[in-house]
Amino acid sequence: MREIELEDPKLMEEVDHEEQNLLNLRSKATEFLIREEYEESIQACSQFITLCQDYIYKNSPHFDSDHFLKLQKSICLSFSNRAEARFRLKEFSAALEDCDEALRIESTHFKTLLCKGKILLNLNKYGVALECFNAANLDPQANENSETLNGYLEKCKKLEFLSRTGGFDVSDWILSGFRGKAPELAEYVGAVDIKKSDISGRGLFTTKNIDSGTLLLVTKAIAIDRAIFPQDSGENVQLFIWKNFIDKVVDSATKCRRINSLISKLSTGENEDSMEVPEISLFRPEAADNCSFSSENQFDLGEILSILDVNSILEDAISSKVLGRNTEYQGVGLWVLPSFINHSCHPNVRRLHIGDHVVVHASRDLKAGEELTFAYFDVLSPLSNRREMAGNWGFTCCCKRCKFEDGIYSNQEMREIEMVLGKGLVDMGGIVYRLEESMRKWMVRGRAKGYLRTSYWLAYSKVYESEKLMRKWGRKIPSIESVIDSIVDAIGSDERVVKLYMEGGLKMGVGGYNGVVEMDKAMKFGRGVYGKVMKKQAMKILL
Ligand SMILES: C[S@@+](CC[C@H](N)C(=O)[O-])C[C@H]1O[C@@H](n2cnc3c(N)ncnc32)[C@H](O)[C@@H]1O
Repeated sequence: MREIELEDPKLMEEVDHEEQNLLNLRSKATEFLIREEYEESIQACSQFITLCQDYIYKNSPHFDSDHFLKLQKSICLSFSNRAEARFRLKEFSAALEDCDEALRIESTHFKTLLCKGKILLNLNKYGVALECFNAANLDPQANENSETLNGYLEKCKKLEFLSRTGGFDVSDWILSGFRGKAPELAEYVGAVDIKKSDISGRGLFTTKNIDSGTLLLVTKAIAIDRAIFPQDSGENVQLFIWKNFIDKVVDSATKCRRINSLISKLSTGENEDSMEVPEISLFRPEAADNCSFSSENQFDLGEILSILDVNSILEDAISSKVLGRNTEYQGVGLWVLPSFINHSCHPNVRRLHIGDHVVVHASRDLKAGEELTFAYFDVLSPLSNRREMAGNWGFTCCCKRCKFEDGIYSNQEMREIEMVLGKGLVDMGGIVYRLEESMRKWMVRGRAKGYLRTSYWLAYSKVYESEKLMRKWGRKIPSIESVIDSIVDAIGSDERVVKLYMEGGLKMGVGGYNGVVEMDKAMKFGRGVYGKVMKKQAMKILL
């Protein structure tokens, strides 16, 4: 260490000069931050921290305690400013580390506590974020910043409550015609667990009996990209969105260890059955952040691409509903926990997209221990089509419905029905009649009837939608109500089925607004599509 005599005027001058340089550097860093030039601010802060620490190390024996504290405070402030700049650049892990460095120097540093709270809030860690804001509130500086701080405190309390209860309500937003911003949602993990699945790899399971519409998950997207494009813009648009989306995921995974670690739990589609079954607690908003940035979870671009290929979700997919967005929107996103949900052709959960959150709810009643399943593609279609679509996903579906229909297809009658349907422009009433007669002959009962009716949804819906066809076939085929009941029993609620129920009811006086019982049924179907999270009046608008 360099020996200096502070009393020596020449050396004093040198020290003053060095400190002046440090002060200039600190002001520059602050200026960059104010001008929102975050990269530059980070660079200047880093430079200041290194030089100042070095300066203290060299000269501290000759400082009085006030002088020493003053310099330490400056370092604390620089860590705090660097944390703020990193937070703005979404470098959450590095920003949190800076906050902790600053708090090690001054455990009640107001700006740092505020910044740390904001970062944790962004990472959906509402409880610990609230602790930071509460601690900041004890500082005298809280008075000058009461409006900002109270805003964060309120938001945090609300989100913490929502993440514990899942008790959000989007009714007012719906009733206002989706005006303004989407309501604020918090991450929520309901009665679910991750386990080994008989379908493939890992799956998500219920832990208790629940009824249709029950909320199971609310998850914020790791990344999402959407755009509105003209209808005929085709594949190029998708490629454009896909590329932006990949960049966003890579960016988030690089900048945040927690995100990196969570993504690394997802399937690449390879050796899924031997993949580790992660603890559900890892995905809870309050999960401890103990993921180290080891080489194991620093995956390469190829791996990210495979993960995205297997797990990305289109917002406007068939088993989802986008609330409050333009229907021309094309959006693709990654939501971690819902990525553990396998496909089935008789699915039991659906999604609602609200802002950047995906809300997963039961689309029919579920028993404890049942595996949750989405429809990855349109399951209101015949087996041959579904096989093709599953093939595009890279798997063969072996669900109960597929197995049952596979058996039935060996039947000559069935193949003839398919052939006639394939020719198009046929009398759909004739197809429905023939299918119903065949089912009677083969003694197809219970849910299996629903399976087949769902496969020939096209024919059934055409008949029930047409007054002309109903006049011709109405007496020879089952009522719209019994068909819809069996379809909902087979595949849960589906928007198109509910729509037919409402419209058919209005046209033919079945299941319409006339009777109390029918409206109750419509509401139950509606809850399967939109979840329970709204008032009756809002549900009526959606229906
Ligand atoms: C979003 S992941 C679902 C979770 C996955 N099972 C896991 O362990 O992470 C999608 C992948 O699961 C598998 N999968 C999903 N549904 C399936 C099904 N019905 N039959 C076979 N494989 C399925 C496929 O490999 C698909 O690419």
